[in-house]
Amino acid sequence: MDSLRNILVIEDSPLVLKILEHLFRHEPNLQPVFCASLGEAQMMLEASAELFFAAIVDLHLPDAPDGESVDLVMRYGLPCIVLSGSYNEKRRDELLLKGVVDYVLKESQHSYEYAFRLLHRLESNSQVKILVAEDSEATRNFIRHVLVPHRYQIIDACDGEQALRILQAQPDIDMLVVDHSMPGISGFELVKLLRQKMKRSDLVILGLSADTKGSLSAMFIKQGADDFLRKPFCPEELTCRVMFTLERRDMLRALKKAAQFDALTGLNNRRAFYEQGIQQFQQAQRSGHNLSVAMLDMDLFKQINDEYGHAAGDAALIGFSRAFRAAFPDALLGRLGGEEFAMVSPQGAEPLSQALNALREQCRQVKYAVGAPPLSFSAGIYHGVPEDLESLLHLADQQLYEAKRGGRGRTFWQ
Ligand SMILES: Nc1nc2c(ncn2[C@@H]2O[C@H](COP(=O)(O)OP(=O)(O)OP(=O)(O)O)[C@@H](O)[C@H]2O)c(=O)[nH]1
Repeated sequence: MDSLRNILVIEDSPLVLKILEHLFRHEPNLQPVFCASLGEAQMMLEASAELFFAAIVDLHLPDAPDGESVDLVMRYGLPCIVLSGSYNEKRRDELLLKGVVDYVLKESQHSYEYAFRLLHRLESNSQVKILVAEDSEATRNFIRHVLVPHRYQIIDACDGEQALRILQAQPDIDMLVVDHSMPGISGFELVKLLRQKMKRSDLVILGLSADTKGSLSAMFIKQGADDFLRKPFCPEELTCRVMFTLERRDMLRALKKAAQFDALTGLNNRRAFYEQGIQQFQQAQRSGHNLSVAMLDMDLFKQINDEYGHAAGDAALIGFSRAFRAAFPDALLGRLGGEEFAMVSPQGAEPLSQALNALREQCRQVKYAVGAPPLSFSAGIYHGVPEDLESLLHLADQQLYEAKRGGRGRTFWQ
């Protein structure tokens, strides 16, 4: 979560409040507003309901012994996470039917942490599109009823063909919940077709089936589904599976991002730069075009660190990278390491050299520490037949070396 979110907490137990306060301390973007009674919460909501993002609500309060606090929060349309000291199946079903987000038992650290995970997901869920491909209208409605309180955007398809059409028209759909037995294209076939072109990181798939055969779940997963639920399932089973598969996808995306991008500057890291650079070289070889490769190195960077501190050095690298990206939005850029950067571009050496000189002027305006000297860099360019990336980088590096020897703050090219 990036912006600050107010969470209404209606709870009277000092012990639970202590635990929640402790957990909120680790959540810089969640601001709790505590109310110890239904009356207090009522006044708070009357005055400023629109300021709240969600509510965590105790089921039993001295002035609301029978879940009246839940009804209050639901009347204001706030996503409601219920805390309860005891488990009661009938009560749980009633609450989920009312449309609360979830029912969390006050039993362990883990269950409180789960409530916080729910709060985090509520924020991101509003951006998550789920397509439900299921021929039974009752099941589609049930799934919608269970998932909407979690703020997911739900889209319906009543068979495989319609699901395919919707996925084609809306490539930003995040998840497909798909029944196995549908008229026309079955769930299995649909998953098989989709997995030929869509990776797990692009579309998460949750299979459903009423079949009692144990092997079905394995078959669904082998076709490329990420998880499986046997019908009939209870609401929490569905919300937990949906949440876990999305969390897994997000983790995978974060890992991929960390493996590709340099954490400080957000530019491609060395490995990603080489991988993409090699592809560009192969393309240029096939089409018979020359390519330019540039090597850039910040000038006297050690002095910046030594005189203004490492944080100032980091700020300088970030400021430089932003200007670099803005100056060459279409070129392949990378941070090769330390204060060394590289670029692959189809531009000729001379226009590239002029663009780098313009970037050098812009770098003089980058503010990175009070009283620090203007940022400067040296660069070397080599333009030629794309034999291989490594040797062109080496030739560009030789030009960079000459630029440094020539007094820094300049671009040499060949
Ligand atoms: N703050 C910060 N400094 C870094 C980072 N990576 C490398 N450096 C520093 O960059 C400096 C590079 O110094 P040198 O290789 O001596 O080069 P220079 O001072 O720029 O000198 P010339 O290249 O000859 O102009 C070293 O002090 C490194 O510690 C980083 O991520 N953050």
